[in-house]
Amino acid sequence: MIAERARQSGETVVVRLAARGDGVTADGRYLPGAVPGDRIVGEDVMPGPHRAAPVCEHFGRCGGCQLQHGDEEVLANFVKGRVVGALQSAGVEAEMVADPHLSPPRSRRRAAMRAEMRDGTLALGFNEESSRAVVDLQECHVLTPDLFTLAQELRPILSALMPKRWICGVTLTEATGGADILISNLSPSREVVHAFAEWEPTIPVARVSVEDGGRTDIVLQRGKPVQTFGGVDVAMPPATFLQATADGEAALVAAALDFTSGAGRVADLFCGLGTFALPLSAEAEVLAADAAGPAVAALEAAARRAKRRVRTLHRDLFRRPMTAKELAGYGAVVLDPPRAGAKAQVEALAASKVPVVAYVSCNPSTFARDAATLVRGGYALTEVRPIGQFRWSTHVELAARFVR
Ligand SMILES: C[S@@+](CC[C@H](N)C(=O)[O-])C[C@H]1O[C@@H](n2cnc3c(N)ncnc32)[C@H](O)[C@@H]1O
Repeated sequence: MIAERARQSGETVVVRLAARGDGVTADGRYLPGAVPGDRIVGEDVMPGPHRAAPVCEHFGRCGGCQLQHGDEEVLANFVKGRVVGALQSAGVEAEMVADPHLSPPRSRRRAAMRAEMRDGTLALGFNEESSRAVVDLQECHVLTPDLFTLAQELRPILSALMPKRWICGVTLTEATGGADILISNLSPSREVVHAFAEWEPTIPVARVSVEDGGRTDIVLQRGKPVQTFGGVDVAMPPATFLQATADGEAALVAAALDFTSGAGRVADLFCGLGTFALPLSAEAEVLAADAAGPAVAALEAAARRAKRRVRTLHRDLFRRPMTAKELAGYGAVVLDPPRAGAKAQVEALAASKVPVVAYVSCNPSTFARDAATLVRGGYALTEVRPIGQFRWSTHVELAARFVR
């Protein structure tokens, strides 16, 4: 619409956002900070009707959000446009691309932050947009209020425990039974154990672990962090993956269930804790595979306890993808790989006879590459649902259905 109006009026306007969030004009100029609808007059960018006032004082510096200066239409078009653009670049046509699902503000229930001590002063937050320096967050509009409060309440303890010049990773995850906290680059010294034993945060904390040199130790356990998938409780091992927002997870699970409905036997590849495997197992017999041993073990125990038909497989699917022969007899495959995509696994799928593939992706570019492989193997891309779990960021996710 914006591009068409601009063409008719002969004006230079910003018509879309590039993958990294820069405004792009119809004649291909990249303008940081501009949004679709802005007009270009000489060297100046004149704000247009799709501008929004950024809600956070850290916007522009904090790498957590790149798009607070655009309205809801800009955000939705960006999420959909990223998916459509990546598919076009890979030469793949989708029969249907749905309107995107966007997670609301203050809904992120899992966050990987960084804590940096600079000459005895702590900064806790996300990396700066343009450097690895940490922005010291005084407010945040993406984290749930509880998670933000918890981060603030960690400050005194981190300031006391971290050396004067030091960096730690701080991963916070909400869970039933209390939050799960993982601090990396901190050793499990007596001082650390004592400090957390005396810590009285206002938000319930189930567990604190520290990771140092590849080894993870629990330094505080007050409860069991549990996630529930498809009505089944799963005990979370430290540092396991969880979809960033509850509503984003619900949208992805709904897509996986719709796309594989009636499949009978389903393979859930890159299954994690069973986000898809457990809801799917209410109707189907599920094989769930992942390279993360503790996650696979937690899923297996939970499925056995709940008497769900889930068989687990601990396997590196990059090095040893499930072969076409192993996948014979499955009515559908759900796959949800990391950002690198699933090149080898998708090549095996392209050579298989599996009737339906439900592909959940956190990277439209590697998804589009893998989609081209599936299409070359005889699949049609019948539906794509873009999902913006990371509101105001350039990070885009999706669920897609391929049918043979
Ligand atoms: C995006 S997460 C998805 C997890 C799960 N489907 C969910 O929604 O919670 C990607 C998963 O891929 C797994 N993974 C990463 N590399 C892998 C590999 N080479 N082989 C198998 N699984 C791998 C991770 O352990 C992680 O559970």
